[in-house]
Amino acid sequence: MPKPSLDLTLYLVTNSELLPAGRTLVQHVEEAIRGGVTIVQLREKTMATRAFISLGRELHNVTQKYGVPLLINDRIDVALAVGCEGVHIGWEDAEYADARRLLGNDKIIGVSVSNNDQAEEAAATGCDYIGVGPVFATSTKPNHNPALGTPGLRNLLEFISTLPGPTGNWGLKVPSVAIGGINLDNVQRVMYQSESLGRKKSLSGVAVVSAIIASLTPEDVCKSFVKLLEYCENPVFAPWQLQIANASDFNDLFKKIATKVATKKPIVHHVTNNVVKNFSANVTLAVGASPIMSEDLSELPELAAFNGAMVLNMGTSTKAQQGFLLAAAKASNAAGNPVVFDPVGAGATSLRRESTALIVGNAYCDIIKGNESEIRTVLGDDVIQQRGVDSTSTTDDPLEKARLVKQLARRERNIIVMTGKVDYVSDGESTFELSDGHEIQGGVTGTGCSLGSIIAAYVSIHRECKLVAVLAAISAYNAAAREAAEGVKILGPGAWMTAFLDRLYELRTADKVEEETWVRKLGERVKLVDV
Ligand SMILES: Cc1ncc(COP(=O)(O)OP(=O)(O)O)c(N)n1
Ligand SMILES: Cc1ncsc1CCOP(=O)(O)O
Repeated sequence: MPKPSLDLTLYLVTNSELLPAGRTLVQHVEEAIRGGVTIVQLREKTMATRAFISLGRELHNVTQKYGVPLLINDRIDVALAVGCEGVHIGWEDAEYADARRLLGNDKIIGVSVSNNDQAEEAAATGCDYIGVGPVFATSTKPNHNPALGTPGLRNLLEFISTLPGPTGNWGLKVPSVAIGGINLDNVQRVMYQSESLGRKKSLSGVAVVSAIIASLTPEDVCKSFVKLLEYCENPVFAPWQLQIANASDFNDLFKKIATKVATKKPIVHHVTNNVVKNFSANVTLAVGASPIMSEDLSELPELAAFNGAMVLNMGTSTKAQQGFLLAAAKASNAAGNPVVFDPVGAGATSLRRESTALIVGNAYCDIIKGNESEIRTVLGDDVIQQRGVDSTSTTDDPLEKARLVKQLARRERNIIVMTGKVDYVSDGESTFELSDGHEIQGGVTGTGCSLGSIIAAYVSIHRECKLVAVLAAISAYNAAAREAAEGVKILGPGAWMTAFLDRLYELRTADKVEEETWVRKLGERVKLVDV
């Protein structure tokens, strides 16, 4: 019999202890398969052998009905008794050679890989696929190996791609699935960020336990996973086009986001600089979100559990705070919450360069927002010597600016916002130019930093397309700035600040606002740049 074909796109690993009350594993797995699961692993760590085999047989009847392979975790004896399609083994289980001898060549054998040493050993076996992780810390597997994070996963995959294995190019070809803490909020970045730059090796899919097993609606959750994974497959058909196609226009979409922020009132945890704390809190409140400032390590997990967003602003941070900034980003990452990183003055001092590298290299920042010098510094341009926090702009060429944001977004697999007279935004595929602010913004401290607050609020409630949320946030911010400046009785920056907050406040009940405020169609105030 030939080996069953292997599709690791959405790999369900079970744990019946996590099932919601009243649900059976077999019913749950069947619904998950209907939602798009492509392979199932029965992983029951505490079940007695007889019950394990009986459950395996029952489950196999279902998986066979849908033509989906069933593997057994750790137990070759159970796999043989069930007669299913294979096993998944780790480094405390049977040796690969024994498993292969007992199961024969027509069964699938997957092996866990958590580090380079295990990768070399797995390569020597020539196993059928590898499960790489944990990507994030997870309570589903107690005492797991250290979480790799997406940069660690990318490095490990790059290393694996160089391993010749039995076929000479085994490492490049072996299908790889990521596991550990993967959910709907982070699945896309796991896929995007794990890919090495020249696409030397990319993941074949993701393996998920709790996000599917603990859900009350496994079919819907799996359908959402499949959709998100499809976006990763085909980045040209980026979600923002889909979003616009489903709304009547930008105007309609942006208004909906502004209203949703005010209804849902997301928490925006600010770790920001002393100069702008008050203004940022007021901006956050004005758009209807809920600001909180905290710089204590012990509060991070509880604040992340609110499922809002984080603004991480390096404006007045000290050497002693470096570790906290990273911990804050990681706490948000672990909870799947968006992080807006503002590397204020990144190119001004060596401390700031160091903090920037630490955060960007060890955590995921969904959005990085900065002026041209800051963005260039994040890109690794060490020729930039910023004077203070101001941008020492090095180009007047709009296309070069657009290229810079696109290049960084591609590298980081995130969204880059470069602020200036004209703002540039890119997700690495599509790049936009927004030129609708007002010059008075440059004369009021905190206006750049608190743009991060509105971006965080919008992205936290519109995670299905962060790019659209960012475009909406900048458009709302600039519209409020422009209209406040053009309003009557504005004498200067002091009165403008008040009028600006009032306009932002009005925007959240969008029907009060004239249609002209918002961008109706692409090209009006939001332009797609061809780079
Ligand atoms: C797809 C996949 N990848 C990795 C693992 C982890 O397996 P292992 O290292 O054997 O740990 P336990 O699952 O036995 O706790 C997996 N199960 N599946
Ligand atoms: C089995 C296993 N191996 C590494 S992490 C993990 C558990 C993943 O579970 P979850 O998807 O709930 O984080």
